[in-house]
Amino acid sequence: MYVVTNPANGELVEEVANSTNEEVQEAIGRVHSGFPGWRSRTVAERAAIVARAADLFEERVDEFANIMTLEMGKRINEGRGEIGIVVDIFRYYAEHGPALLADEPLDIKGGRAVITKSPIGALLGIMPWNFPCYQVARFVAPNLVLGNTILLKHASICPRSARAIEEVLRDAGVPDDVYVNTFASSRQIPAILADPRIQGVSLTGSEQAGMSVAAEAGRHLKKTVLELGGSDPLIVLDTDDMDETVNATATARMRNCGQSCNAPKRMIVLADIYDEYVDQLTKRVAEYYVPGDPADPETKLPPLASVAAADEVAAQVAKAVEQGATLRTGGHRIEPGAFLEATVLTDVAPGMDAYYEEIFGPVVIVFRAETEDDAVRLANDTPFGLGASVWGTDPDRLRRVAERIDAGMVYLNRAGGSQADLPFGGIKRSGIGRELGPAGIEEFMNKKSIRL
Ligand SMILES: O=CCCCC(=O)O
Repeated sequence: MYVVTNPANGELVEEVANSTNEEVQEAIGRVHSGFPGWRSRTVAERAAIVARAADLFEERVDEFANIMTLEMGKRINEGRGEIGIVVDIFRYYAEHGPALLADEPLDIKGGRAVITKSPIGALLGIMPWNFPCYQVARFVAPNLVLGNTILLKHASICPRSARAIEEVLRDAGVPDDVYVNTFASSRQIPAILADPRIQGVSLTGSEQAGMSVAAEAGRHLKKTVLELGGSDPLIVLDTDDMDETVNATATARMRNCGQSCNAPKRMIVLADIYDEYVDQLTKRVAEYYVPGDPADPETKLPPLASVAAADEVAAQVAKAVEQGATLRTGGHRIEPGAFLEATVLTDVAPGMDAYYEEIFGPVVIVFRAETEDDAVRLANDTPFGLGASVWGTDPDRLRRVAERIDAGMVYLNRAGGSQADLPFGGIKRSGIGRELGPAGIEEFMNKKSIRL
């Protein structure tokens, strides 16, 4: 069942039945049979349709923002911001797709060759609830321009986003056998991956979901892109404006109610400014992040996406405290709805669960580092490797530290924030492959060598 429950008040809004096995088979058949026609269109034709989709997302920004607020509690202004990046992504691939797909001549020993860039066929996308439109956009826009067709399974709490996205694509001119939404259940995924008509899968989601999809895809030798969890470090080396550093780093953590894979989840602060940072951060988090209705543009702290998500994060905080962490502020569930107080934890140490796991909610953990080397050691002491950021006043020092961090993305004096033209992805348990930028169109591409 796909179910919309308003996380701000617990009200059941809509239930949508899962697709039957026959409906799933029919959907696979459609994206398979749509491939030859779609790939045979010119890149310019496909790019023009993708550009129209960008315009339609832009026109329907309020509709999408309202849907996301209702389905997963996103603050209304953050929903509008999310559609802004969706528009950028569709425009980026519409504009740059033709150049990114141009043949690449190659001088080789004894002659010449050319690398051509073709699509590989029908793909499955499995997308999460935290950014219901952006996550779909970064998979769909490049692959439509490339010429692949798409079967999309969205999160079970986002059926309205799923339908609205399909409608925009249809209205933009994407044929109805080129992009198909399915309300498949997780139990139906193995059969989809086993189907020879499906050539690859892109999943954004939990480590657990990534492992099962990768195992299943591997069994059938299907190409996989995985964007999984993260526990991004944010290192503060020094600052000439503590107020600004505290506000900017807290904002980065609290964005989307802390439910971003690439949010800075571990603040690592050098010893000489640690106490001041923790005091000011605790004050900021306690005073500024007041819970409220996500539909109200003035609200600072919305609910989490579901009661289950809020209970899980509250339990992680409680466990951390039980294992010896210090709770500086927050930590309590607020009902009705899926609210959790904005929380600051310190004194989290190796051996505690909170030291290793991802906390997907409004919880900041602050670590004290004795030296720059110690900060890098702490930053890298994680099973994840998605993003990271380094903050300070000396550009050479920032760059030097950035080079030593094991992550797919490092930002200097800013944290996270996807942009259409910058590749996004992680290493270690954060995933496999890249999305966005030039790299994002290459994952499901046949780079064919033609020896001339
Ligand atoms: O959960 C990961 C999505 C990242 C969104 C962003 O960087 O804007």
